[in-house]
This record gives sequence, structure tokens and C-alpha cells, in this order.
Amino acid sequence: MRVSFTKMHGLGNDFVILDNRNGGLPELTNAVAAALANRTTGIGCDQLILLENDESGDSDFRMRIFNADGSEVEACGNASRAVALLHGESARVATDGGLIALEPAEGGARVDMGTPRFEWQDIPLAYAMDTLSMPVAWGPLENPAAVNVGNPHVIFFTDDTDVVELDVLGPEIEHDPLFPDRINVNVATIEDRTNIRLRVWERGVGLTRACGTGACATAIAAMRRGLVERNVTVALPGGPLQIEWTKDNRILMTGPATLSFVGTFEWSDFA
Ligand SMILES: N[C@@H](CCC[C@H](N)C(=O)O)C(=O)O
Repeated sequence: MRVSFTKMHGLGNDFVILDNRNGGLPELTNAVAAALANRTTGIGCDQLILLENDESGDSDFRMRIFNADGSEVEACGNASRAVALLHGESARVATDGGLIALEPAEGGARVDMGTPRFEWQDIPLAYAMDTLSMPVAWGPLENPAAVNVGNPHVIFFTDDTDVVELDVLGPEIEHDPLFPDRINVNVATIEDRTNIRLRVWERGVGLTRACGTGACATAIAAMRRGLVERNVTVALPGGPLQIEWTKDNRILMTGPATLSFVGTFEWSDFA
């Protein structure tokens, strides 16, 4: 079967998007997702995004997210903006991390990512601790915060994020038994009350140019610690995102998205 896909990215975090809202595609297994995401033998991307009908009728459609390693996960901020651009109009979208609201904007989108969660069981962590100030360390990275913004994040604040060996510490922390579902690892530097610099080791992928949910989680953790205002710019290697934590406890993320190209592939080559 010949299948169409759209290649998009948000600040260099790239996606292969399959639109199955009209049905007809075979079941997308974790193995097929990993094969398509492979940059040597597949199409290549950080995340594979599958759009489906929401049978419950609670949303306009459903967005499923697969990391490059094939694992299916709950949320993806950058892909949400890409899907908003592709869809072209406002939409309420069901994800495994909860309902999100897309609002296309010039060259990108504003996304209501929902409400953050802070209970240790909700991250999830393996055992109880204060998620705003965790008494744990990995090498020079210590005393992180953890936030679930649909997916799980741990956030370390350091004087200079650029000197952290995230390619070494990232995989170690991602796979630590403290995190039963593994974790996305964020290393951030507070520049001033409205600016944060951020690098992310993504669960199931590795270092990426940008992570939208990482920007949301990091901004919320910094706001909870009183380090920044409730509306900040988060600068990632791929560019900036604007993150606001509203008085009614919603996370609003605004930033660009880009359509790279449209192509086709033969499903049986990857199944
Ligand atoms: N790139 C994403 C996050 C994708 C999912 C993440 N790797 C996870 O495993 O939770 C983003 O822009 O948020």
C-alpha cells in the first residue's frame, strides 16, 4: 500500500505525520514507527505523528505520538504546533496526555497544553519526594524539579546549560529506576526574570533541537521556584518559544512550525 506523509518541524524538532482520519491505514505498531523514524533506513524524524478520528466525539480528532525508538508517548508540544499549521483552523485534540487546544497563528500556532501536574505519583516517580526540590543528583546535576505536562520531565537549573555533558548524563537519568516510565531531561539556565536558556535530552530520542513540552515543564518549574515571571521566552538550540502559565492554571505555548515536504512510501517496506 502506497501511503502519503507530511514532513514538518517545530524549531528543528522534526516529524513524519500520517493522517489516518479517513481510515484505511494498517495498524501502526511500535516497530513500524521506529522503522519509519530511522534516519538511515527510513524517512527519518524525532517523532512519528498519527492523526486519527476520535470515536468518543470529545475532540475534533486524535493525535498519537511515537518517539524515534518506537515508544508511544503522551504529548509533544512542537508536533502540536505542526499539526495546528497542517489542520489550518482551531481544533480540540485528544492525546494520551489529555485534551489540548490548537490555534493556528502566523507561521505557527498557539497551543493550550492543559494543566501541569506535580504529585510524585503523577510524574511518575518510583517513590515519594518533593517534586519542586528533589534530593537527588547525577554528577554535577543536582536538586532538580519534576513536572508532568502530559508527559514526564525532570528539570535541572545550572549556571551554564551549554557546558553540561547532556549526551552522557541524559541517557543515564532517562533510564534511572527513579523514573518508572523513563523521563525527558531538561537542563536550563535562568538568564533573567523573563528569559530561560534550555537544552533537552528527550526520552526515546536523545538530544533534539527543541522540545515544546520541555520548554513548558521548565518554565513552570522556574515559575514555581519564583525564579521567573509567569510569561517567559525559552530559548532552545533551534529557537525560542513563548510560554505562559495563566491564572486559571493553563499552559499556553506559542511558536513557529514549518512544513518541509510531502512524500509517499510503501507500507510493506517498513512492516
Ligand atoms: N519533542 C516533543 C516531545 C516528544 C515526546 C517526548 N520525547 C517523550 O518521550 O515524552 C515536544 O516538542 O514536546
